[in-house]
Amino acid sequence: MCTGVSFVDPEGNLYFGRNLDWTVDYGEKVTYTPANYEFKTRFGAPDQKRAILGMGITCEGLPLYFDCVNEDGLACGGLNFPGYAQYEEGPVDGKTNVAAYEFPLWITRNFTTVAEVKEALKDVAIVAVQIAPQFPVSMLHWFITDNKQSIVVEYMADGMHVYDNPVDVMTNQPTFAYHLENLRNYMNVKPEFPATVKWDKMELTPWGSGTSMFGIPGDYSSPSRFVRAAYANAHYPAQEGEAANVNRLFKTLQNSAFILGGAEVSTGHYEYTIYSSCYSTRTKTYYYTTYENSAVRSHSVDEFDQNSDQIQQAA
Ligand SMILES: C[C@H](CCC(=O)NCCS(=O)(=O)O)[C@H]1CC[C@H]2[C@@H]3CC[C@@H]4C[C@H](O)CC[C@]4(C)[C@H]3C[C@H](O)[C@]12C
Repeated sequence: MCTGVSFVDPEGNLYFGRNLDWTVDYGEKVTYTPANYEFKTRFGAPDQKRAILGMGITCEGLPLYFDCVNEDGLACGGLNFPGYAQYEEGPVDGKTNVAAYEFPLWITRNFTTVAEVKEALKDVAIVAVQIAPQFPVSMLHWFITDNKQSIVVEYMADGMHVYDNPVDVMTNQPTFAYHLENLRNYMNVKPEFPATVKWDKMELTPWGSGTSMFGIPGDYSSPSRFVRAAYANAHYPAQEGEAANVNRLFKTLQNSAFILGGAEVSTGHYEYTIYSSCYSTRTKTYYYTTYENSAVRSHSVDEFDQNSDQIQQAA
C-alpha cells in the first residue's frame, strides 16, 4: 500500500512525500517535465504548461507520475484504491475529460493552488483508458496539496468525491471518509507522560514515556497506517530549516512503512516500501530513499534544463 504525508514549516514552505508500497518496482526515476514540454492530453483537456518534478516513468512520450509537484508548489500523488475507484468508461459530453493515467500530470500542469483545483474538478470526468497494452488502468485515489490545504479525490460509481483533508495524510482503501471517522476510535491516544493511577489498593506507575500511545495500531493495513501517520503528523513538533523538515517527513513516512516479511501477497512474496519521497518547496528539491538504500538522495529543479521541451530523468 502507500502512505502520503504533507505539512508546512513555520515559514510557509510545503513538504510533501509518500511511501510507494508494492511488490515490484516499475523502473521509476526522478522525472522532470519542463514547462515547454508538449503535453498531448488524451481527450483534448487544456494544458497550462508548468514545470513538474516527481517520481515516475515515461510511456508513449508521456511522463506517468506516481507523485509530483509543480513549480508553484502544488503537489499530487496517486495511491491504490481498488474495489472503490470507478472511472468513466469513456469521455463524458460537456466535461473536461482526463485519463486516469494523466491525472497528476494534468493537475500539476494546470493549477497553482488547491482552491483552483477544487473549483476546476466540478467539471472534470476521469476516464478509464489504458496508456499502453502492458499497463492496465490503475485504480487510484489522489492526494493533492499546497501550502494552504490538502484534499483527497475519489472517483467512484456514484461520481467524484472531493474531501478536505484536515490531517494531511492519505493511505489506501477504504474511503477517505472512513479513515477520518476511524480516527475517533483513537481519541484517547496522546503523547503526554502518563500519571500514576490507583486501582483500589494497587498503585500503577508508568513504565516510561510512550505508554499514553497505547492503542495505536501497529500493523500495515491501510486504516492502521492512516492512524499512525495522522498521529505522527499532528504531534511532531514544528521544525526550522530544510534538513530538519525533510527528516521530519521521512521519519513520519517510516512510521507507516512496510519491511520485508510482514505482509505477504503470495507465498514468499512480500509488499514492502519500495521508495519514500519528500519534496521541499523551500529549495524545489525532490529527496528520496529506496528500500535497499536508506541514504537520502536528491535532485533539485536546477539540475534540469528548464528551457528544453524534453522530459528529463535523473540517473
Ligand atoms: C502500485 C502503485 C500504488 C501502490 C499502492 O498504493 N499499493 C497499495 C496496495 S493495495 O492494493 O492497497 O493492497 C501505483 C501508484 C501510481 C501507479 C502508476 C500511475 C501511472 C501509471 C498508470 C497506468 O494506468 C498504469 C501504470 C502506472 C505507471 C501506475 C502503476 C501503479 O499502479 C502505480 C505505481
